[in-house]
Amino acid sequence: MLLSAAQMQRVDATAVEQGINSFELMCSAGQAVADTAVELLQNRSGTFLVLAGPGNNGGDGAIAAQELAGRGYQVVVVRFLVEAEAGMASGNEAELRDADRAFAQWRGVTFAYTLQQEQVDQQLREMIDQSDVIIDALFGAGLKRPLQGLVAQLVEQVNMACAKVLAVDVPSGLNGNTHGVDGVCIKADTTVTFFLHKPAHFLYPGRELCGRKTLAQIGLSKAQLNPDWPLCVLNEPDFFLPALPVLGQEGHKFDRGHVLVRSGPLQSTGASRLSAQTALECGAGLVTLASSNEALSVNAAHLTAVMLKPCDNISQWQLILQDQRINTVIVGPGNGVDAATRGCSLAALQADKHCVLDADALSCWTNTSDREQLFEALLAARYTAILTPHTGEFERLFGELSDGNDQVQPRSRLHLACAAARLVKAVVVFKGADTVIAAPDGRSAINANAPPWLATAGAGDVLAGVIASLSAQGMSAFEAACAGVWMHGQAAMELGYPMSAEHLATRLPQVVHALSPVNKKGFGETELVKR
Ligand SMILES: NC(=O)C1=CN([C@@H]2O[C@H](COP(=O)(O)OP(=O)(O)OC[C@H]3O[C@@H](n4cnc5c(N)ncnc54)[C@H](OP(=O)(O)O)[C@@H]3O)[C@@H](O)[C@H]2O)[C@@H](O)CC1
Ligand SMILES: Nc1ncnc2c1ncn2[C@@H]1O[C@H](COP(=O)(O)OP(=O)(O)O)[C@@H](O)[C@H]1O
Ligand SMILES: [K+]
Repeated sequence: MLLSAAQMQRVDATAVEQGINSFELMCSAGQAVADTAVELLQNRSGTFLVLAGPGNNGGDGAIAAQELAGRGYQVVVVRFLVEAEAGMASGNEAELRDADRAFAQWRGVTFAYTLQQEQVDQQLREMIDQSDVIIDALFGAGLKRPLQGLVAQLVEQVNMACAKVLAVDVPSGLNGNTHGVDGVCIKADTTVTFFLHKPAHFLYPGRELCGRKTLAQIGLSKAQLNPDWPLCVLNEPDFFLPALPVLGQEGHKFDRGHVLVRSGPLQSTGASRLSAQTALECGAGLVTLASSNEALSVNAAHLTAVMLKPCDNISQWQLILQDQRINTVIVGPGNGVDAATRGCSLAALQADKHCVLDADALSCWTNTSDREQLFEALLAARYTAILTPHTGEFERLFGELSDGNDQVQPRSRLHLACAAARLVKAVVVFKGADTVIAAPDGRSAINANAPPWLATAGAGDVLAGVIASLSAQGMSAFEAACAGVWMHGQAAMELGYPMSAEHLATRLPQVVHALSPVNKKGFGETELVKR
């Protein structure tokens, strides 16, 4: 599960209400930071520079400093305070804030700066240049506004330094609620975070700014989670494995679904064939490609197990949809941005089938009244449809979207996908390097296994095929989408760079094979019990 920065602060507060000592949490966090910092030195000697901000993120840094000094390392600490607080780090320990308490325990020298100071001075520059590992404990979950003045300059200096950079919780500048960076941000080699990862660690630009990610347990548990929070997960097999198709010993091909794919016209048939072929190879019992008569022979020349049906107009499409055995439909790949694609999309949604709308079936709703027609059909559909837009398609379809949460601005791909899914009551697969899958009930998943070479012509058509295949075989829309997106990324990883969509389509069955529980069941073996 992933938590926003605000949720994480709520977890912290709940833990305290339940009697957990917040300073002990900070001590555990600081120790985890120290452990990771030592790993970054890779058994060499060296100097650590701790840049500590005014809040608890800085407190984690102070604990880490003490821990590292206790292990014999050379540590330099620089603390940045808001002017009014400067010099507060003394007094009765019991009355001090956790961060001040952490500093009260730090036995080394602290160089103090106020955040109001205009510029990075020579002393600070030299400390940065002379350190081997810089611990960025400036801002974590409490970052509220863009970095400015001294800290903004400081971040730029750190990013240019030769030292390895370890970010505490999040790289300073990355906002754990909006998941974005407004201005500058630390670029870390490693980020150590606590209890659970945050969406900002896996969405761009955070995924890159975090570097390697490590997770430390500091004494928090699921007891501190609010069960009403909508589930947001990192998309991994553990999440969707239990929902993968199961085959009965006496199963019929129709038990594994029949996928109908709408072909494009004569000059653009390849995309829909990629979808159809993938759907079949990923386990659907049958796949039919509905093709115009004009394109029939081209399609026939390329297909063997995929069946073909002539379809020249909307009434023929509706007739095909009447076949009760067809349970899943793909509209869009190579279909054309036109009224026919609009009509076929609406007919599919109205036909009580599982629907995957991709590509042109997302781009063809050019004016507001068209879009309203689509949204109405999605809301009225018997089964939750799956929409698979990339950024351009998403913007065309949901351009003026508001998620009603003006507190979180600007909104990330995660917020947008969730808002879109809620709006049209469909599963939205918002494709990109950090694909987000969102369900209308508020659940969401962020995918992080896709390599950049997956961005190749036709990869989206293959994705529509695998998702439709899993959907046809009985997986729910959200789980089919999550599994399909992960398998798609995994197949691309296994193939390596370079790769074409055709390769991807032929590799996907191996990924399905490796994950599927059916291959571990031992069908066909006869168990002989000898007495
Ligand atoms: N959650 C947990 O379970 C645990 C959390 N732990 C740790 O606590 C961290 C969260 O601590 P936190 O809440 O004190 O916030 P933090 O990030 O230190 O910043 C707050 C300070 O920054 C200031 N400030 C903000 N933006 C600014 C800007 N742009 N420019 C300048 N100033 C800015 C802000 O000032 P203000 O805006 O309020 O005036 C305030 O003074 C979390 O990331 C983790 O490391 C662990 O100890 C263990 C358990
Ligand atoms: N930088 C990237 N890293 C990983 N995956 C990417 C990246 N860019 C795009 N993708 C993935 O590549 C696929 C491209 O699909 P799409 O945009 O529909 O292309 P096409 O229309 O050519 O099939 C999507 O699954 C998307 O998530
Ligand atoms: K930080």
